[in-house]
Amino acid sequence: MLELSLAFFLKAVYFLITANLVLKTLKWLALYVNKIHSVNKLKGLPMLPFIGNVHQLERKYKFLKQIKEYSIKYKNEPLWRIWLGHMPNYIFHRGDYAEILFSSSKNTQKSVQYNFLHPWLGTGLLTSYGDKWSTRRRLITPTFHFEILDDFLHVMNEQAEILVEILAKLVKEKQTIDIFERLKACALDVICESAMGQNVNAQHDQLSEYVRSVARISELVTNRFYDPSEWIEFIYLRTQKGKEYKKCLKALHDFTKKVILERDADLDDTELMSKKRIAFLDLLLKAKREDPSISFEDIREEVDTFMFEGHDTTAAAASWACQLIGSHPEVQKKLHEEIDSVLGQTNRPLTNEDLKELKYLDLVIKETLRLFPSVPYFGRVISEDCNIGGYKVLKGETAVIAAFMIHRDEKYFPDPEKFDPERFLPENSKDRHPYAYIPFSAGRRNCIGQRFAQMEEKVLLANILRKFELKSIRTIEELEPVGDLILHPNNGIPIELKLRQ
Ligand code: HEM
Repeated sequence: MLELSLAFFLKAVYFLITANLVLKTLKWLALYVNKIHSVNKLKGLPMLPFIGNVHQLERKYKFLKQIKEYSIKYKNEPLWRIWLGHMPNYIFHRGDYAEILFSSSKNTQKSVQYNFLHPWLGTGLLTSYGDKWSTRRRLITPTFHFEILDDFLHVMNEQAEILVEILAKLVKEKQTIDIFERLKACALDVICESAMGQNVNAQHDQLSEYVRSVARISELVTNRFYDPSEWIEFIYLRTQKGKEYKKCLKALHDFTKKVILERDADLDDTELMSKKRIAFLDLLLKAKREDPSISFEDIREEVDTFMFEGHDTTAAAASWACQLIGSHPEVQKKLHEEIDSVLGQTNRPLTNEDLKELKYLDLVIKETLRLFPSVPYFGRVISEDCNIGGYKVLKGETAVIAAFMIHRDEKYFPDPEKFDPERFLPENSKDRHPYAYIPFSAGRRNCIGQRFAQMEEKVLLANILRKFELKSIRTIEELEPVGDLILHPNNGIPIELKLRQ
């Protein structure tokens, strides 16, 4: 009798669990079918259930070309869509419609793709959201104050001087110069010194473990974006690449943690500190003294975030500028004239006043970031259902803001592929839609390092241009721009440099 009732009980439990699972699956399927019905009202590639468009998406530079091709095809649509497996991604390719996302105080959560950055950056300013993000943003904003940025001008000038020396040596030895490689190393030195007060000497020593790990981890994270076989952390970490990834992570975290602890100890030694240049890290450590709820791990996340966001972005922007300047002699002539008139025939470091005077260079930098925004697309989770140009956009799904395409809207930038710095003269840009040009994103989650980046780009480019004449060797098409974490050339940017007389 007892046996019979136990068997009955087990059967009942089994039945209930199965029924629950079946119900949940049916509910999920019903929601999925509804989602397909709603999302597929938008234009996009034909999709397969559960696979979406993954099988049709190109890789690397061909992916960017594909996005461009479809954005042009659907240029009259307010947005279009791609399915990544069962997840729809709404592609915002027009500034006037992206405004609806940016102007809301919500929509500040980053999309799932940013989760790949969590092991490295934790949930620092770039990747966090909600209360954590707003507290951090409030804490860090004062560190980018004008007066503090002035301190970093010295670092930028010093590193630019080293860069120019290295370039001059390479010119003398008649070596081909990959300007992207050189600028990446230089920007890494600038940000290491500014963020951590450390000189990693990347310009001279590209083989150091820290320098190699920064470069390699960016590549590994990017590969994971594209390859679904690398998406499951548990499996990935057991592969060869996963092990390499773990090794890089350890090298990076060990380095940052060591610097933080050393710097914190020095903070008590007023004499030692007064000899050191202030770094972003010191400001965070000081904030920690006032608010002990800030942990060393919190600070580590922010320092690593600066390291990540603060060097490849600027290096890519300055490199594309060199490519465009080197293929537009009329622009280069104007730049040389401006730089000669502001700086004369000197090698002196640039001052803030000089930077203000370099107005044409400013236009060139802006126009370069229009054509080659360092962050070509960024993702958000949609926080509530909304209506975009007559289409319902669903809460919880991903919005991809394609700055690369927004910047090519003919309505605001006629003949969009033409490199024309004068588009940014005040008289030519005064009536432009505020969201037609968003290289530093917009709204509450815009780039906190914007002024730092603009200053750095100007210092680096002005120093290169006062010494050299640039000639591009390849066309943009041949450079095969790749839209990964940042917009970079597939295989560097070879440039011919000639010492100016
Ligand atoms: C030309 C150079 C740069 C460009 C084009 C650029 C662009 C951007 C963009 C588009 C975003 C938004 C990204 C997103 O929503 O996913 C962003 C965020 C951010 N950037 Fe930059 N950036 C540059 C340089 C820098 C530098 C030099 C730093 C630091 C010194 C920096 C620090 C940050 C941080 C911390 C965020 C996250 C801000 C937040 O979410 O509150 N960036 N940047």
